[in-house]
Amino acid sequence: MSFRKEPPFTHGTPTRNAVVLVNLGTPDAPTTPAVRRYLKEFLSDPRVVEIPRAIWWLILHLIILPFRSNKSAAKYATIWTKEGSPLKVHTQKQAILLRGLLGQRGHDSVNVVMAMRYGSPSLPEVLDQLKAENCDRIAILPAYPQYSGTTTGSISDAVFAHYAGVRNVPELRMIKHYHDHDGYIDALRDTVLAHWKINGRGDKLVMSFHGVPKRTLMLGDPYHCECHKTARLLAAKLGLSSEQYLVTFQSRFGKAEWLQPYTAPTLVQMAKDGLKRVDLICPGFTSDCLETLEEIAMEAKHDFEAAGGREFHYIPCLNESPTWIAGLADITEQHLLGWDTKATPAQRAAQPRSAQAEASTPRGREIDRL
Ligand SMILES: C=CC1=C(C)c2cc3[nH]c(cc4nc(cc5[nH]c(cc1n2)c(C)c5CCC(=O)O)C(CCC(=O)O)=C4C)c(C)c3C=C
Ligand SMILES: [Fe+2]
Ligand SMILES: [Fe+2]
Repeated sequence: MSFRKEPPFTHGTPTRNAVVLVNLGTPDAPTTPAVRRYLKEFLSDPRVVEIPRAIWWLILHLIILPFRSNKSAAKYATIWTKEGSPLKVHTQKQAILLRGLLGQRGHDSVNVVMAMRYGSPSLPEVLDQLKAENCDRIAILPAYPQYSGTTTGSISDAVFAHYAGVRNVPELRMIKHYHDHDGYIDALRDTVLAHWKINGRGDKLVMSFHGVPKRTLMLGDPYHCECHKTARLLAAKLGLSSEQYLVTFQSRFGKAEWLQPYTAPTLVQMAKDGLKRVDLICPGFTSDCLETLEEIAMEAKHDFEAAGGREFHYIPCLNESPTWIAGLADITEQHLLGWDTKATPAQRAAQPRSAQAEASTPRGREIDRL
């Protein structure tokens, strides 16, 4: 067994802490070749599609990649911004703001960076960079509040596979989930209340989560239960009765049964049943992305209105909302317990200049303005 070369080591060099905010990943561009590369990496992960490898390889390479890449690229083109893919843009901003807020709270030796499970910046390149910067304590913070083997489990696989090739492994903390954390639920509540304050209230609040195959629930994946717990807690904070909200699952992929009820058919049925206005939030997505901006805010809205519904209100994701950045800081702080997160003067001097700027107060003012 051979391991990757360690960076040069000098006795007495101060070590640093880091938080890696990891999101799913997204194509580098809204083009067919870029989407194909992304889908190939994503859908080749055995955590994501649990079909015998040889059979799945044939389906993926002969059917999915040739036909889906083009269609998905066209969808990505409808949500792409000047800064790039919304998922990546929001995750990057969250990491910068989280770092600033942790710095304000006295954790100024904590670097916060983002990584993507698929695509770039990849987990291996980010973890290598942290090693080069002498980070010896690393907390992995998935962008998914609810645990699923298909997402959070896959991040663990990638982190541990990376360190299997490293001699000096840092101290690691894996944040499993925060589906019931007050910092997360309060941020969701504030987002809904802010929307209602400006737009009034709908007849029903739909909470739409990304789906997974139903089989994974039967095999012990806690995702479905965690989604329902999030929904219950959010409804309680909003004072909603069980008739005033509904949990649905979106983004079904393939022919197998996924978690039900499915979002789009439920919305169509609601419209046919005479419901005039619906408000929809996607609590499982902490950043707006293809699945919220295109599948929900465009497609699902169209389906609801075409079936006779009058008003469809999509409530944006948490993104960079101040309560969410504060919630992320609360969640992170719990997992930093016991680590020395206050920089010594020597550590402060050793930090890269960009890091010093981000951890100082002007970031705080930036957060206050958001
Ligand atoms: C093939 C099975 C899939 C499983 C299982 C799955 C689980 C899952 N995904 C998210 C979050 C996101 N998924 C996104 C896009 C996306 N998801 C799948 C498939 C599965 N997801 C595909 C094929 C795609 C790509 C788009 C498409 O071609 O339809 C995204 C958005 C990415 C972006 O670039 O904006 C997110 C976010 C969760 C939380 C989850 C399980 C709980
Ligand atoms: Fe997905
Ligand atoms: Fe989708």
